[in-house]
Amino acid sequence: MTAIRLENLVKRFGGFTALKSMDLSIGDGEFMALLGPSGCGKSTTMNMIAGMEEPSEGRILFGDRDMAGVAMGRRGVGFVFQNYAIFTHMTVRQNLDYGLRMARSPKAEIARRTAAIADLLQLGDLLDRPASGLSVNILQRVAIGRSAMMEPAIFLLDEPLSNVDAAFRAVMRTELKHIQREFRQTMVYVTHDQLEAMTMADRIAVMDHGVLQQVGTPLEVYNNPANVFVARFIGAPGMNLLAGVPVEGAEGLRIDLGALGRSAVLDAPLAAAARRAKGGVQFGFRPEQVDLVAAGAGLGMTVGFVERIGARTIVHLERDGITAKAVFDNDTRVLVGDLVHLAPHPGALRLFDAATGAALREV
Ligand SMILES: Nc1ncnc2c1ncn2[C@@H]1O[C@H](COP(=O)(O)OP(=O)(O)OP(=O)(O)O)[C@@H](O)[C@H]1O
Repeated sequence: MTAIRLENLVKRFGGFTALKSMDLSIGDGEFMALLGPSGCGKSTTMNMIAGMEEPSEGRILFGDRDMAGVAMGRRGVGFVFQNYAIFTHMTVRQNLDYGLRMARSPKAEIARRTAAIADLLQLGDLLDRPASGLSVNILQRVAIGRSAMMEPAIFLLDEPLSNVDAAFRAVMRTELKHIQREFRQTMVYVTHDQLEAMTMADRIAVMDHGVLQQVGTPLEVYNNPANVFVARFIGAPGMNLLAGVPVEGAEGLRIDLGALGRSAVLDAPLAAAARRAKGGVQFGFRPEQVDLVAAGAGLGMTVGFVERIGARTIVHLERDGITAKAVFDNDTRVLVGDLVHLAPHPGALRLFDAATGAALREV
């Protein structure tokens, strides 16, 4: 069942169009992340779902009910913002049960939900503490708990973890996922952090410049990005994209990568798709999907910089102004200045039309 449907949604602020046209269906109980860089229109979309902004064009449906003219308070949504709004003169418990007390819910029900949420969010020991003395991390946890207490069918979260510290963010990612599983809520989660989207969401809507670029599961957007924007934005580091020209030869189609040499396109349908790209291609492969191979067998590049990031090493490579990255485990020994030869894993090669940026799909 569809919980939320956005149909041709457009938002203009004066002469500026923040959202150009958005179509998106979010399933009942689904965790959907709206992901994209700052200014891409994520919050604008979210604010329209919440009822804080009116669409300039298009419709928002909850189930089959059109939300046009339905006030925020009547939409049945819970909303948590980046900047928690906590009543500092109240205790944690009073903050959590505020909404239910205002709604005059039965005392036993309030106690039951408070205990459940405090348990899920590890607030049990803090229930009778005044909110005024608590850290930003805990306050944001209380803010999430306060919205979750209302058990809204639709839970909207706009960058709720961007002000909390890194270690706490990792804990909260797990807890938010727990809350959603527990209450089977439909969650829409705005973030510019692809790791948050990848780890929590059932599906991700990737946005750029007010345009939806792709909707898919985390693995779909990682493995098969619809265009070069998604290829670069998803993954840390993002996908390598090298300018190339398809060249026909006796061995089949190869991509000429200039100073790096030529690389065969072994997959016949992908080669057929590449032949249709008249203005050249972008040759794409993920930094973590490459092997070091013998000289002559791969793309020859020089190691410019070696970045150790704990269990893995990011190797920055360069040749004649062309740059790429490779991610290896720490046992792979490469030194700055080495000439290495890289080969993308079989099946890891992705090609994009250089003119449009769209993925060249196998047909
Ligand atoms: N009330 C407004 N009046 C004018 N322009 C606005 C208004 N609200 C948002 N915008 C503009 O619309 C664009 C999209 O903003 P939005 O807040 O939706 O982006 P975002 O993807 O959520 O980014 P961020 O993470 O920085 O908030 C931005 O260029 C922003 O400046």
